[in-house]
Amino acid sequence: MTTLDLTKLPDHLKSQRWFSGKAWPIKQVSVVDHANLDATPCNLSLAVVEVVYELGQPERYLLPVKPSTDGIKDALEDDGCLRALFDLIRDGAQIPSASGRVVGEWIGGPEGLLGLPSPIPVRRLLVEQSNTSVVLGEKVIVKIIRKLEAGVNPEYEVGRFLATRTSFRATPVLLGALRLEGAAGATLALAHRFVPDSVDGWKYTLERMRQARPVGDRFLSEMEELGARLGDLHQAFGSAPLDDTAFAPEPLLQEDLQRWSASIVGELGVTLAEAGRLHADLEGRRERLVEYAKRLAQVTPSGQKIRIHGDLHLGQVLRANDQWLIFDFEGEPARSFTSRREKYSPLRDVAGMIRSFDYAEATVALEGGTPRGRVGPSRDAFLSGYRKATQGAAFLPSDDAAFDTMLRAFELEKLLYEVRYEMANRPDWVRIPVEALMRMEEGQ
Ligand SMILES: Nc1ncnc2c1ncn2[C@@H]1O[C@H](COP(=O)(O)OP(=O)(O)O)[C@@H](O)[C@H]1O
Ligand SMILES: O=P(O)(O)O[C@H]1O[C@H](CO)[C@@H](O[C@H]2O[C@H](CO)[C@@H](O)[C@H](O)[C@H]2O)[C@H](O)[C@H]1O
Repeated sequence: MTTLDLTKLPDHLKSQRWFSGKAWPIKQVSVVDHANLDATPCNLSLAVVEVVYELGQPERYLLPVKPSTDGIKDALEDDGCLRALFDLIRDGAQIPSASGRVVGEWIGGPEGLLGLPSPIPVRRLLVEQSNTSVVLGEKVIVKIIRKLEAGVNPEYEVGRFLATRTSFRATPVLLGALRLEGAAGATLALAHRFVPDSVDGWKYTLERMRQARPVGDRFLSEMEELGARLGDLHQAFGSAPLDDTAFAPEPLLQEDLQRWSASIVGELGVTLAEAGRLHADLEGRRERLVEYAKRLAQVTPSGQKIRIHGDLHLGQVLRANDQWLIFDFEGEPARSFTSRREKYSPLRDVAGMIRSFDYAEATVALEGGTPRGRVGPSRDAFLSGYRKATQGAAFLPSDDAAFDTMLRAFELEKLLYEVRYEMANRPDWVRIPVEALMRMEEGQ
């Protein structure tokens, strides 16, 4: 039995940055599964706790803990425990839990361990995140997932697919994972190759856009390269064999286009109802915006649905050694795993990245900088790189008009998501997607 003092759990959870239920009264917390790793130097226990709220859906969290005389001690504060957790992954360990088992999996081969000293130095990542990431020996980054979801974790599934079934390497390769099997099954941790001296694409682009001079050829060729890497990623997804049902491309059907179109029209209704109170002029544009969504249903279907990144923006790419790497394949956090694993039009990823260029320019303007018309050239360069890398690909629509109509509809979909995301998280930023919606209505 775990030694967790259940009476202390609600207060402990509420004091953790990664706990997303801080605002809601907790009715009950229980341990739904746990595994004790007594043999490890730190006496690590992995507990999965379920939080039932007075209102709303229950949530599950992973609590790596160690014995302590003064309450609950987070084991991830202890370097020895972090090393022990990594050992489970590296050794492919199998440890029984109360109602299943904890399974480590190493797919990085012996070369994935090259250069790791002993004991492995541990460095915690000082970034705002809803999980906990640590860098081991500057070679491996382990993300311990805090909020657990049942089902197949898309970041694990996609990382594994790319590493083992494709030659796509413009990504920090997945090295291994820790999973809990059984009734409370979930992915608990992921280990990727750490990319030293990298900067994320958002910071990188902002820095470029803050500079007073107009966009130069170098910047545009970097954007073209970014488009090409996304094209390569989609080619890798598109290469999945038929017997790999989770990844095999499927023909795009009229009913897919109709379903996506109807969903965007629905999202438009919900989003304008919420945002229209603050931005009254949006309401008058509804009909024109609905048109963009409806045109999607009228496209003659061609091309395929494939697995996609699903939440692509500049914060999901890294720049290192003059190369772009695409990472974080977990999809949009607000969607369920099932919906994130659906096959979709690859143009949804293209639209996500294009929206990010507008965000970067708008952010520079919010900081007091002068907008310098960089979105159009960046978008063109990115699209040109993408089109070259995907020339003749079976997953793309067969004609340019369909490509443009679909891309426009997915840009609208992303804009609506962004309006809702900003209202909930960064109200000062809502004007970025709202202003883009207004411009879209004006046909720009
Ligand atoms: N393989 C990697 N190499 C270098 N830095 C990384 C790597 N993976 C993630 N990071 C850094 O860690 C941050 C958080 O990683 P991420 O996977 O996005 O975590 P979360 O999903 O919890 O937000 C990223 O913004 C990036 O700066
Ligand atoms: O970081 P996540 O993958 O969880 O993505 C969420 O947060 C993003 C903000 O961090 C949000 O992205 C939006 O803002 C970005 C600038 O901060 C911009 O580059 C993106 O284009 C814009 O969509 C993302 O939508 C949300 O899912």
